[in-house]
Amino acid sequence: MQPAVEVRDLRVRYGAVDAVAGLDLSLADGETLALVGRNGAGKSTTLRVLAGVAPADGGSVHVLGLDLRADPVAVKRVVGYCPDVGGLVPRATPWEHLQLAARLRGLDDWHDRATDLLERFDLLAAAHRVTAGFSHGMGRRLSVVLAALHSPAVLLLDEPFDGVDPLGVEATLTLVRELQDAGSAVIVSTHLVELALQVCQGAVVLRGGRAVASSAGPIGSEAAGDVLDLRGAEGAERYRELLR
Ligand SMILES: Nc1ncnc2c1ncn2[C@@H]1O[C@H](COP(=O)(O)OP(=O)(O)OP(=O)(O)O)[C@@H](O)[C@H]1O
Repeated sequence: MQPAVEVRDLRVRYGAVDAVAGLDLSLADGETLALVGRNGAGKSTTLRVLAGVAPADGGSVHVLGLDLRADPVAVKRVVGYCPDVGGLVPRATPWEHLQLAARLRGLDDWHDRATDLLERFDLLAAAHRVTAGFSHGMGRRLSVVLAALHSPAVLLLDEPFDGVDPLGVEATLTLVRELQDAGSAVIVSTHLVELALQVCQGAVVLRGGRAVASSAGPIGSEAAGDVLDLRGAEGAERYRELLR
């Protein structure tokens, strides 16, 4: 069976910096992978390329068998992407963001889904308030809602837990589990390894744009580096060692 996401020898360079330096990843339908690593390790760059919003300098990305380079629009249609920063229009309300997202994706029956997501992410009362006045956590929660509106086959979440309260974190974890059960592949970039491993079957540790290790688990272990158990207190210590 073809993987939902297949990344081979991905390379992205910014001037003298190798942001991504030969990364391999593979996820099947229904699998969730955590991308972890220090600041500047290449997590966001990898997700930006997979979402089709930043170009790669080398390697290949296939999403549901679609070649990102050959057919970026088709790939964007099947992907839901929550960027690490930005993406929200300050003068637009959540409902207007959802309207736009639905129109861009040609969704007809989206009102019930949008209302349900806003409710679950505690944004219903703010549905018609401009996002300029939103707290950081509210903005993060809305970005997750927007990424998930069309129940994408591939969901990419960049730092979805950053500054989000425990109820928002739980809503995100529940959403990821639901999409997994429905067969979506999910990649979560985060610094919160322990949290991510609650929903992820695997984790890949990036450093200098390369995979230096992956967690023991059904996925991720084809990436380069040692295979380690990153769970629990001992796992956390192993992870800290990798970052030093
Ligand atoms: N637009 C850009 N222009 C120049 N350099 C960039 C750009 N985007 C990323 N980089 C560089 O690429 C490297 C990887 O950055 P990236 O944002 O992917 O890391 P990250 O793992 O997501 O970090 P963080 O945990 O801080 O979000 C860093 O050295 C960063 O400075």
